[in-house]
Order: sequence, then C-alpha cells, then structure tokens
Amino acid sequence: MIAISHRRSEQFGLSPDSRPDFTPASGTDLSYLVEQNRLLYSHAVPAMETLYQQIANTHNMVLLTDAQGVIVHSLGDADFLEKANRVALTAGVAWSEESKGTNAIGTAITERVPTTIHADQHFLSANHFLTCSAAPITDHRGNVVGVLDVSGDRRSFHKHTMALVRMSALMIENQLFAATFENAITLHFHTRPEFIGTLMEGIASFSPGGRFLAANRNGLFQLGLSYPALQAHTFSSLFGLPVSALYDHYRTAAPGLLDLCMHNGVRVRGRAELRLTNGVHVLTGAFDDATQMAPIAQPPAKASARRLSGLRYLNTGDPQLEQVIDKVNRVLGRDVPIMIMGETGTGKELLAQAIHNDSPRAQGPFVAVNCASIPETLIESELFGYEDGAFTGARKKGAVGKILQANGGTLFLDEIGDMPYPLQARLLRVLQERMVTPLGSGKSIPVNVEVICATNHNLRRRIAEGLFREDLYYRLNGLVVKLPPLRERTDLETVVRKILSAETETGGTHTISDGVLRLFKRHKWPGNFRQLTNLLRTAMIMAGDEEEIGLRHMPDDFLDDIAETPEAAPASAPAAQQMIASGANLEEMELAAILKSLEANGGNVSATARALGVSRNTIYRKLPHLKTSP
Ligand SMILES: Nc1ncnc2c1ncn2[C@@H]1O[C@H](COP(=O)(O)OP(=O)(O)OP(=O)(O)O)[C@@H](O)[C@H]1O
Repeated sequence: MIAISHRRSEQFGLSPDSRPDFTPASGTDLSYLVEQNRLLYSHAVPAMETLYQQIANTHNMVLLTDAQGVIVHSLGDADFLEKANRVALTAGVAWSEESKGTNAIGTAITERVPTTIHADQHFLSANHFLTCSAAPITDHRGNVVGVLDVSGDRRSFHKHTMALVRMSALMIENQLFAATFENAITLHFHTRPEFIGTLMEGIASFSPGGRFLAANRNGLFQLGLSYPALQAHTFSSLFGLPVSALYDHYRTAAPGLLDLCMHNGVRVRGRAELRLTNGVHVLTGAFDDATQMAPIAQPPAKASARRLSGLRYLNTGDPQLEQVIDKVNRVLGRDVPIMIMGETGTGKELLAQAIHNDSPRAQGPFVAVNCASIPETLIESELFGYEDGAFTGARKKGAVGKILQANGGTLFLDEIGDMPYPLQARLLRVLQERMVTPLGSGKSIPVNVEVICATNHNLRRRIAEGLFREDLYYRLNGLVVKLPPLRERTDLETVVRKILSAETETGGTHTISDGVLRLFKRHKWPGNFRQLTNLLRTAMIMAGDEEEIGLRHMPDDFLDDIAETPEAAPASAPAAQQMIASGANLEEMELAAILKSLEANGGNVSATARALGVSRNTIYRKLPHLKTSP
C-alpha cells in the first residue's frame, strides 16, 4: 500500500524534497470550513478531547480533517506543537496525498481504511520525524466525511495508538448516525447481549412502518450486506418478523431484550426505541400509515452532510464515466428525469443511488424497483400498493406501494423496458398527475417523486415492436446517459483497489499481483462490476492471510474463460515476445503456455505434461480446477 501511495505521490508531481505549501487558511476561510463541517465538528470535538486525555504528555496531537484532508481542528502537546507547526499540522492546511504525498490522513482517505504512516514511510522527507495513525470517519452510507488522526514525534510511536484512534472514530460515527435519523425505529443489536450499548453494537434504523433506512458500520457487518443491498429490505425481511411484533413486545409489562433471528440464520439480541422529532419514546403503537413514513424536514445542521457527494466517489478516473457524472451534475435537482443505459452490472443502480445522494432530495427515501424481477402479476400492487382486501391473498391491512414509499425522494425503476405494457399507462398517469391510486381504492394520494430509470434494452426498438409506450419513453428520457462496460474502462486498477478495500472489514487490505491485473485487463467481463466484485470476494477468501492475490487464488470459471480468450494464448515465439514486451511475468507466461498446450492436446493433461516436459502434478498445481473438471 505504501509503495503504491508513493507512486501516486510522484504522479502528483511531488518529490521527496518538495517544500509544499504550508500556508493555513485565513480566519474567514477557517470559520467557513468549520461551518461546512458543523455536524462532524460538533460530534468529533468531545471524542477528540477524551482521546487527547489518554495520550497527553506523549508528544502527540489529535487532528480532525474534513473529507478532503483539510485540518478542521487540532489539540496538541505544547512541546510538540512548535515542531508540528513547522510542518503545518494546523487548522486550514490540507493533508491530502495530492498536497503532502503519502501520509496517514491523505492515504486513509484514498484507501478508505485506517492507516499508520511511520517516519520514512512519509513521502516528503520533511515529514520523516512524524508517526501518524489515521482512521476515516464514514457516514451511514459509507461515504468518508472526515478523518481522525493522532500524529506525533516518531520516537513516541506506540502500537496501541491505532486502536485508540479507530475506537474514537467509531464513537464519532455512531454519534453522527444517531443524529441523522428521527421519526425512526432504532434497533441496537449484537449476538452477545453484553455488547449492546457498547461501541461494538450494531445499530440499524427503520421507518416506523419497518422500511430499512440505515445501519452503522458494525450493523452492516453483522447483517452481512452492503448499504445499497439493504435498501430493498425491511425489518421483516431482515429479521423474519413483522415490525408490529416490536410494538407488541414493548407493550408487555416488563419487556426484556428482543430475541431476533437474522436473514442469514444468526441469532441476535436487541433493544429497540422509537425516536420522534420531539424526543425518544419507547415503542408503543403501530405506525403503518404512509404519512408517518414521510421523511422529516431537514434541520440546517445536516446541510454539510447532504453536500457530501455520492457521485464523486464513483469517479475513479475513467473519461467516459467522468462525462456521465458531469452531465448528471448539471441536471441535479432540476426535475429532469434521468435514464441510465448500460449492460448488466455496470453500476446503474449505484449511479442512481449516488444521484439521489447528491440531489436536494438526499434526506428523502431512495426506493429501487426492478421491473424484470417482480412477477408481472405482482408488479402493479408492488408499485401502486393496495387497500384492505383488494384481492385474494392480499395482506389484511393493505400495503403501501413503492411509489408512495418513495414520496419526497427518488424512485428508481430498473429494467423499465420490462414493465408490462398495460401498467406503462398507469405509471405515465402517476408521473403526469403526481397522484397515485392504490389498488381497490377510490382515493388518489398526492405523491412527489423524482424518477430515475434504467434499462439495457434498446427502448426505441421495443417501441417499434409495440412493447413500450412512446409517450412514457418521452416522459422518462430527459437526460440519457450510458455507463461504459468494464472492458472499456481505463480505471480498472483503481476500481479493483477500491473494491478490495471496501470488501475488507478488518483494516488490512489485499493487493493484487501484476499478472492477475493484466489478465483482468484482457478479460471481457460480461457480468461487469457484479462479476468483478464476486470474483474478488472469492479470491480474497482463497488468499486468506496472504496479502497478495495471485493467479492461484482465481476461481476456475475465470481461468476457463481466460483460456478461451484468444489473446491469452502465447505459444508462438512472436506471441511470447509480445508478452514479454507487454511486461508479463513468469507466472502469467507459464499459465498461458499451459493453457495453449492443453488446447492443442484436446484438454489431455498427460499429453500436455509430456509436451511441456513437466509432471502432471505440476500442471494440476498450476491449474487446480483441472482435477475437478469432468
Ligand atoms: N463503480 C463501482 N465500484 C464498485 N462496485 C460497483 C461499482 N458499480 C457497481 N458496483 C457493484 O456491482 C454490482 C452491480 O451494480 P448495480 O446493481 O448498480 O448494476 P446494474 O447496472 O444496476 O445491474 P443490473 O442491470 O443487472 O440491474 C453491485 O454489487 C455494485 O455494488
């Protein structure tokens, strides 16, 4: 990680002897900085003071930065301050990698993991006297909103510092989380009841009707799902109980801890509370009415959190994607419907979520509906909801449809091309009249949603085939953007690193060998990000404690696909020379030679071994999947 960061530092045009700009921001800029980060600042300062008490007199200081690495607040030992001032560890100075090269703050932001940078691991020689431990602080969507750091004289290095910083960052994250949701049920849970109420507890918020809103870092970890994946969930889909069971539980005379079984079969204990705008209440009554689920008005203190961009984090340097983000940014909040085109797994839903996060509706709900995955018979009730007993099999109390659930926020209609033709007219009416009428109801309810839709069909062709309504098409395609497939993206390396660090819960990150990366660049990735993410997850498990992911950790089906890719066959001398010229390593050339020979020998391992002059065992060691292949 350090070597890669040093390379990045060089790419930023820095050299170890650079004397970067240490000028701090002026007083006015500083007040603006604090104001912009008010929510973070107000929750972080008490935690910083507690942390500082624990490390006072150790020649260290505690720093808080914003999401870009600009120091917002610092507390320090007087004897270290003078030295620190010389390298500008003071408010208003930027410590991003771009301005200071490898350093704990900047590198923690780039890599999104807790990071210690000690002495000469710093890129700039001027910073070699420092030892720094930094942990990113993330919001409930996993976006980095700031960094907490302890920096000191390198002789003061202590291996427990990082643990203290991580715990304090977690404390700040939990407080930010608690301040974000009101009018919500908050569930505190853990497999071990003694951990409830501690930093280790999972916290998840649900709307009073049971819709999932957010979970803290430990909550996401225990639930085993990412924030985007949880968007489609409810209390009942996660814990197998209707949310009314919570209310029933707290109606009993002496309610103890809840005993819950998560969707993955793990049992947890929990405590729930209902927080209303005017204070915390225990759960007392049912709230199944859509009006109760409307998001509360945004208090000014949350403005800074809202400004944090979701789109920025998707921008990993690919020019086609940069253009998409630029176009989308221009129409944000302007009531222009956005249509996202792209192959499966290119991140259409993730982009829709990022657009919502950056829009003025960010505090409202984001509701995703995949029109292709819901049976045609259910899609109408899913979208529009239904009244009590609207049809046989309907739940007795009726249900709020997805359109109404998205009230005040964004409705994401994935695979819109698969929406049944008769429903297209109803959807168009909702969009034009901004009213929704649940099934079996004579009453129309006003609704205010922004629609983003996605498709990987050619909708014009579907219109010509009479499968898609032209009027709906023109209502939905205000701005059409196309996400590039992974094989066309130029930022594959950055993307791989991001996924690896996002998938690591423990702080350490796997790296990827150059050989694997080169194979990745040649692969066609028909499943795009979904395929890459799954492959990396498997490879990380195969790699276990080994830091570097190599060819031996790749799943069999990927190696099979590569074997079928013509470019992977380097048998002839010119091809081998080409590989050498392209910087292929020995492992990669060996693999390619074996695959080519296997192909030539019709998949016969003995013949391949003879042809290459190696034992069959060597072939099996290099390609373990051959043992299990039919
Ligand atoms: N830029 C990205 N970085 C990391 N992971 C990504 C990125 N884009 C998408 N993914 C991951 O890939 C998977 C598929 O993404 P998503 O559901 O957004 O794609 P999609 O285009 O909507 O797919 P489909 O068309 O099949 O519905 C998800 O697990 C998502 O988290």
